[in-house]
Amino acid sequence: MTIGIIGLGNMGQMLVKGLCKSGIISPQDLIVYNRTREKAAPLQQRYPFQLAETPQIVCEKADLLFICTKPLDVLPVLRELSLPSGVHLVSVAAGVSLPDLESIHTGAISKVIPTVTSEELRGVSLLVDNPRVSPEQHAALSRLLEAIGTAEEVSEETIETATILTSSAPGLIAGILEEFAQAAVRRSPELEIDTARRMLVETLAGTSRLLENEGLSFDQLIERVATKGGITQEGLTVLGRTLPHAFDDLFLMTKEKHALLKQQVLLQHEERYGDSK
Ligand SMILES: NC(=O)C1=CN([C@@H]2O[C@H](COP(=O)(O)OP(=O)(O)OC[C@H]3O[C@@H](n4cnc5c(N)ncnc54)[C@H](OP(=O)(O)O)[C@@H]3O)[C@@H](O)[C@H]2O)C=CC1
Ligand SMILES: O=C(O)[C@@H]1CCC=N1
Repeated sequence: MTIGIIGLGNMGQMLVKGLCKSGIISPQDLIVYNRTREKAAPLQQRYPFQLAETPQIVCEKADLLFICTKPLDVLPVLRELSLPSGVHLVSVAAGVSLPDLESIHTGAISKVIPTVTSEELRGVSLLVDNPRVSPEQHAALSRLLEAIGTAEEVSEETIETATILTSSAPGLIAGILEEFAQAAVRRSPELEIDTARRMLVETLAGTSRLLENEGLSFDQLIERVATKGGITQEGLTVLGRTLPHAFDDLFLMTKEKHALLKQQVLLQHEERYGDSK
């Protein structure tokens, strides 16, 4: 099977690295196009994939085609192409829906929301298919996603909330850890910020191993750490007071951003067809 990738940014690169590292494909199975061709060179040296001159060549050679541009570039880029009806189109763009893509491709389409952590072969890819995806195409795509982590099938209604938990989360967790480290240094200025960051990274790795290897729930882990009448409980009380508002706000704002993106994509349809789709 030949896998095409258009757009070698964060997600395109993650797919190249993850899929090749996992051994599920060899680099020669990949055909890639990037608008700025020279950006592909370092990655191509490490993983000798085919580098196409044009995106049209990619979609003609690929059985499975990942479009990995930013959301508002997806439809304009695809519209310039003549997509073979047999190609299985996979969009990774947040805010671009299956009906948006169906206005361009009459064949099989999946929406996948991958995650940057799949470069390390861990993390969750979210997956939703349109009705034209055959069982074989679904199985082939699922196999690839399972090679770079786990794949969760979700509805288009759920995908936006789930995106925050799986795909935005690595960045959000990094943001939380940075605030955690900065607060520690504000409290104890003799502590080097890099030392605080290193402590947190190692603690995060240990925490995830403990949760996973011992099958602990979050509550069970809390019980192991927070000695009755001890120090951690004070911290948990602060989190219980402040975090529900922060996370409600986070989901509200990210939902609004999803809605804005969808509206902008809809406008792209209107500008082209002069109607609502
Ligand atoms: N980053 C993440 O963790 C995740 C991102 N996504 C989705 O993945 C998509 C890509 O995100 P990300 O990889 O971070 O973005 P990047 O900005 O890193 O990459 C975008 C890529 O699209 C290419 N591109 C832009 N415009 C065009 C065009 N007109 N024609 C051809 N190629 C073009 C760019 O090429 P050039 O090198 O020339 O600029 C670049 O390779 C987005 O839709 C996002 O919603 C989904 C889940 C997670
Ligand atoms: O932030 C973004 O828009 C993309 C989609 C999910 C993760 N990164």
